[in-house]
This record gives sequence, structure tokens and C-alpha cells, in this order.
Amino acid sequence: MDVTVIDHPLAQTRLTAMRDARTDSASFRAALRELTTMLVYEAARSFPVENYSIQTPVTATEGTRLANPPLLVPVLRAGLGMADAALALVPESSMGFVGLARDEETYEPRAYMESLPRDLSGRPVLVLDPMLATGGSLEHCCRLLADRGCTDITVLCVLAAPVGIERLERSGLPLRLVTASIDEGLNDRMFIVPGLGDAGDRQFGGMPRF
Ligand SMILES: O=P(O)(O)OC[C@H]1O[C@H](OP(=O)(O)OP(=O)(O)O)[C@H](O)[C@@H]1O
Ligand SMILES: O=c1cc[nH]c(=O)[nH]1
Ligand SMILES: [Mg+2]
Repeated sequence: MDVTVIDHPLAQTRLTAMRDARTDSASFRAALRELTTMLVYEAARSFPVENYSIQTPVTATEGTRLANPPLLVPVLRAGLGMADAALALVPESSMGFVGLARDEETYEPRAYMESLPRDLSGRPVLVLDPMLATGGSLEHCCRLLADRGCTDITVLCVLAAPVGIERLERSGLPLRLVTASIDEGLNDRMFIVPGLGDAGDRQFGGMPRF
């Protein structure tokens, strides 16, 4: 699996703001939006383009557009904070949604929402979720996409734990990963260390579990 780590200084300052426990929700969301722009910029480097004719105020020339705009899939809740920034940078894209909540005892993802096109063959997909911890949630999401015929999945994360990367690698799914950091590991509650805490709660506040 192809793994890209964005170690740009501006990505690292946003990441630091997100890690800092003193950062309030509004500043956390702002840092996530800015970091998402950088992750999408990097992920889009390999997007195929096509040329077409345009007219500048001076003369005729060739313009460039995306040959096959992606489907964006934020994983609710935490991935919602990446959706606007991704859509702003790739306005030609469309959006599907997957809702997953990790069970606090088994750490397995529980699916509660799925809104995706039926056929994803020939369609590149950018999955948006800030956290790759055990990898259960992202493996589940990427399987939903592969089951619909998708063969080109790029997962965009803020933090990835080595065990989660290995799980995605072992899954055999057709994906690559773009992240701002590979962290040390997981603690006994399967939180990423040093991490940033619960990315959903830090954006939107705590929620009673079902
Ligand atoms: O790799 P995993 O071990 O599966 O953990 C990662 C998942 O945990 C978080 O979501 P969470 O289940 O907390 O839901 P939330 O976004 O509603 O907070 C995160 O956004 C990932 O989806
Ligand atoms: O560290 C973690 C692990 C899973 N989900 C989060 O939001 N944070
Ligand atoms: Mg959460």
C-alpha cells in the first residue's frame, strides 16, 4: 500500500494545534479544515487531467480540467470536519456519506448510515476520516466502496497508528493512504498515542452512545 506522510511545516503547525489539549472546538475545526486542504492537495497530485480549448483575453490556449473528478466520502462524525475543505478544493467532486461509531468495549465499528452511489466502478474515491487507529472503521468503509466496484480509493487521515496501517495493508483493498503523521501506537483504550483524543468529541462535543 502506498503511504504518503505530509511533513510540510504548515501541516505540522495545524497538527500541533489539533494535538494540544488546550485548543477549543472552533480552533480545532479550523486547523482540521486547513490541514484537509493540504491533504487533498497532495492526494490530487496524481489525478489525471485532460486539456481543452479556452480563450484568454489575449489569445486562444489550452486549459486543464480533471478527467475524472472523485467522489468524496466523509466518515461521520469526525470526517464531517474535512468535507467542506475537500469540496472547496475539488468543487467538481460529488459526495457520499458513511456513518460509523466505534463500540467502546469491542472497538468494532457499528454502521448507522450509508449513502453512496450503487455503482462506483471507474470512479476514484477520497475517504475523509481524521483518525486511523485499529483500522476497523476505515477497513469497513473501504469494503463498502469496493463492494460497489470501486478500485481506486485514497484514504485521507490526520493521524495513523502503525497497527491500523498494517490492517489496511492486509485487507488487500485497492487503496493508498495520505496522512499528516504516523504516531507511536495505541493505548489500552485503543486511542492513538500521542494522538489528539477523540476527533469527533473535540469538534462537536461529547455524545451519549446508543
Ligand atoms: O481505527 P478505529 O479503531 O476504527 O478508530 C477510528 C475511528 O474512530 C473515530 O470515530 P468514532 O467511532 O469515535 O466516531 P465519531 O466520529 O462519531 O466520534 C474516527 O473518526 C474513526 O472513524
Ligand atoms: O485516538 C483515537 C482513536 C479513535 N478515534 C478517535 O477519535 N481518536
Ligand atoms: Mg469519536
